[in-house]
Amino acid sequence: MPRLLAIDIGNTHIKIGLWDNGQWIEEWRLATDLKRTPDEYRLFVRGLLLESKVQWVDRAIVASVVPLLTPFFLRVLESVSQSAPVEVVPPGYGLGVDYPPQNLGPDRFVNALGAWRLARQSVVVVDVGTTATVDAVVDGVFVGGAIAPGPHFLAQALAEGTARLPHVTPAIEPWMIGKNTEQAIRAGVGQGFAGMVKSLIENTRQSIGAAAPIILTGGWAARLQPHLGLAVRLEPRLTLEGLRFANDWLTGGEIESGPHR
Ligand SMILES: Nc1ncnc2c1ncn2[C@@H]1O[C@H](COP(=O)(O)OP(=O)(O)OP(=O)(O)O)[C@@H](O)[C@H]1O
Ligand SMILES: CC(C)(CO)[C@@H](O)C(=O)NCCC(=O)O
Ligand SMILES: [K+]
Repeated sequence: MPRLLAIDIGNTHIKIGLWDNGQWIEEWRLATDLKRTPDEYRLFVRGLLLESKVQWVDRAIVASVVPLLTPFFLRVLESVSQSAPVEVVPPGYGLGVDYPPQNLGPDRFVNALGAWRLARQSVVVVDVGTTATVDAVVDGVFVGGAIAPGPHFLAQALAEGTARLPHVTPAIEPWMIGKNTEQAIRAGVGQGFAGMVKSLIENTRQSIGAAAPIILTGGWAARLQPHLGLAVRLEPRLTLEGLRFANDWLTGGEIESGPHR
């Protein structure tokens, strides 16, 4: 059974998953740091593999939203993979794209692929990390969505754009009424973020079908879920799963797809 290394290069974290024997056997998270050199990333990747007593993989697949880092990883992967590493760039892979494909972030595309494969019906795909993306897949086609700031950007904007507001580490608190400046910012940023995402999801559902399932992923997903008041399916590994499906599609064409593509 082929051994796969899947890499999701995001704006804050690089998520790496090692798939072997029909399951994810390792998952790692590195900080995205543009100051690191290709040598450093090579040491990281080789070190991680060594840690799991693996010297090579059959295939390696990457989705990156940080173009500067992509070539570093492709080069590292060449040295540990039996076959040439693949960078997933939309369109293709059995998922239709009704959006300028050269603009579409590969993470959104791969998430949509994963969500379509899991849900097999029109679905709302939500990724809450550095940014929040709320996307719609209808009949196997990525039809578009929304890009909004994540909690850290909201907090940062308040601190940088005003004289009196401090930087506050964002959190989604259970209470609403802030009793001092810091609490008021926390309430505004945390509750505001939750409300924004909820509203984006509800509006997306109004456009594609009120019964569309919601799949939620990203660094904020678990903390956000209790505040949405919606039935959502939490899929922490959605991007890695989407990468795996993309690889399946390339190797065996196993993925069925919708009517258009
Ligand atoms: N365990 C955690 N504890 C606290 N904050 C976290 C944790 N994991 C992620 N975050 C927060 O989530 C955000 C990053 O999310 P994520 O890990 O999904 O990053 P990312 O995938 O690089 O983002 P993106 O894909 O949107 O570029 C940051 O705001 C970070 O502070
Ligand atoms: C929106 C982000 C930053 C989310 O990670 C990424 O998917 C991206 O850089 N996208 C490019 C723009 C677009 O998807 O239309
Ligand atoms: K992401």
